[in-house]
Amino acid sequence: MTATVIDGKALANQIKEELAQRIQTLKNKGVIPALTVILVGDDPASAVYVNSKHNTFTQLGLKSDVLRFPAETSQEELLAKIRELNNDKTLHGILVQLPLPKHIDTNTVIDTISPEKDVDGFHVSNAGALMTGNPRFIPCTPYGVIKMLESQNVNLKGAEAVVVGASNIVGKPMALLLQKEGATVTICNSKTKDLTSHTKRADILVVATGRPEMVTGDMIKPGAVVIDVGINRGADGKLKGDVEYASAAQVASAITPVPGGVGPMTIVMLLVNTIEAAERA
Ligand SMILES: Nc1nc2c(c(=O)[nH]1)N[C@@H](CN(C=O)c1ccc(C(=O)N[C@@H](CCC(=O)O)C(=O)O)cc1)CN2
Repeated sequence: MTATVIDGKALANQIKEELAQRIQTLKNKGVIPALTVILVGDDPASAVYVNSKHNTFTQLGLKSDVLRFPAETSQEELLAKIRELNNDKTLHGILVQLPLPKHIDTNTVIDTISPEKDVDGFHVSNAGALMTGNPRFIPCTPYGVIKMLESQNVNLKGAEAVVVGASNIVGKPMALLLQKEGATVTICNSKTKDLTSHTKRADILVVATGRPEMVTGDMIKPGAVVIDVGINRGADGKLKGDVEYASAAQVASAITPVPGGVGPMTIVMLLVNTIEAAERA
């Protein structure tokens, strides 16, 4: 079997084109969707993602600001800036790029962002709204994955979905979204015993562990749809997913590549959430 490659870059471009009308309608009303991203420290990968967000927003004529803080910035300083941005009526979205330096408590920072401007969908009240089935903002990566599955007409009703990784930003919201669509969902974590016994059952397998190529073809059910959320840069500078692509592509019916899979969808869904925030404001 040769798997269909789910092209996240192409789908992201298609969604961008579809957003053009909504952006124009807002502009006609004098509203320019505006996002501020806060970047703390000098993690090179985070710098790449923040630049990519900024370029995507500005290319579409949206307002984007990046506030860069040194790694030693205090938590209180950061919270004060967020409170100031919460009160800025011209601003629709606030995003704090993760991970944050260790001396800063991520949950405290995220929960200081106004839930109405939390376009990442990470605020505890937005996480709760997703859990109770009435989401305000859906976290961008899992939202993008659902759009990729839709683009392939994958039937989620009654399907066995396995999510490997239980983070607040991907694994947990991913599981909720799959469950909402009628899938039977298993979440695996680093303590899961006999991981293969779970992954082998999956009609839809989502891997978000941050461990390069940990899922191999022999762990995958023939015909499964495989979504690789991992982005790991090797010593050779090349990007690798959490799935070993070559062996997985021989077993799966469809698979996302790295790069060019879930990553570009994360950015375009941020665009969707920010436009939605501007429409509601
Ligand atoms: N506040 C947030 N922090 C983080 C999030 C998030 O959604 N909100 N997700 C990730 C990083 N991330 C966005 O922030 C992100 C990661 C990767 C990509 C992407 O397009 N990747 C490209 C490859 C880029 C490269 O060369 O490195 C691809 O996969 O094709 C976009 C966004 C953690 N932090």
